[in-house]
Amino acid sequence: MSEPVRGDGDGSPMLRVSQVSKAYRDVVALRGVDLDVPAGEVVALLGTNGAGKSTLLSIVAGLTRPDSGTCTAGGPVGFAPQDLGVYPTLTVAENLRFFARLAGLWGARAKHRIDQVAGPLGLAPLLDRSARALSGGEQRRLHVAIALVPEPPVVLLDEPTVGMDVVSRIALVELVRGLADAGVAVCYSSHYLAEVEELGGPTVILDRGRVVARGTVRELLRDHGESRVDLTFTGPAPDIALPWPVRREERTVRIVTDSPQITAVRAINELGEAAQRLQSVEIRPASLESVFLNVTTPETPETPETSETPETSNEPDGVASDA
Ligand SMILES: Nc1ncnc2c1ncn2[C@@H]1O[C@H](COP(=O)(O)OP(=O)(O)OP(=O)(O)O)[C@@H](O)[C@H]1O
Repeated sequence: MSEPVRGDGDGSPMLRVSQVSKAYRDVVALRGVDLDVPAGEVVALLGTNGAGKSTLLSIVAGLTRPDSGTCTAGGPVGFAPQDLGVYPTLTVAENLRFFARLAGLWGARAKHRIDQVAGPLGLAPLLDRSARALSGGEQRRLHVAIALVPEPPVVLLDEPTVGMDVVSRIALVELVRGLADAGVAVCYSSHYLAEVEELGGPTVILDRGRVVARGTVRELLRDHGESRVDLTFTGPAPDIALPWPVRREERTVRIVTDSPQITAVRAINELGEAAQRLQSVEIRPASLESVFLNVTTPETPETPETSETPETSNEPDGVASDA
């Protein structure tokens, strides 16, 4: 369960996770995870399937008990979990009123707050609709609204945009930015790298229960990103000698380089005869996707990690800087 701390104002983060570990029987979900979320920041949480994101957020929300480690929050925590938890027989408005009452909001105050969260989430036209009649994306929006109704100073959103259309997704990212501008500490897990790039803030990447990289998006791109040039040919990639390390994949020669534009020009000049079969040249700047692929382990279902692997080991976890 999260314990209260003073939060911002005294320099401490609004949410602090220290050395949290958790195993479900023989499956280790988290290994000594540290995470700080200051007031007014959105910390994005990325990770492969099963990396431990939901477990971490559930522990912070007080729904799951860690085996070791602590979570401290500067106030109540609003949590929109992955599994939908709305009351299906109630209308959207009734669901929101119910959760407003739990937070001590009644009458005009509750109505005002419900209008405040329902509007940006596109729920205003759906207030009288039964929750069970909502589409998946609409239910997800209701879920986020429920987490926000009590005006918590710490908000945890676990893959909030799954199933949302583009317009709703853009609106949600805007809303999350607005929360941070208002001083809320937000932790936002997602598989949508474009969203995380757009948020642009501190980002933590989990892999098999461990933090493997953290920093702002810019820092992650600098430290772990990979820019490259892809030369694609009309037939099999030619076995040409180029003065850079290259990877050949079917019809494509990939050159990893810090200066893709210059490399592209030089590579074309080096092609010789093979230039006649050149179909396209693609310059790929460093992206969060390349960072993610560089720091995470590809899924190997045959060799799942179990608690027999040393848990919170003392080895460094490749952390670049504090989020
Ligand atoms: N209740 C549970 N009982 C047993 N194992 C669990 C339970 N919840 C999670 N796990 C396991 O713990 C690990 C972490 O799961 P978790 O749901 O936290 O990952 P995640 O990063 O949120 O994944 P996803 O991106 O797929 O949602 C996984 O190996 C998962 O199978």
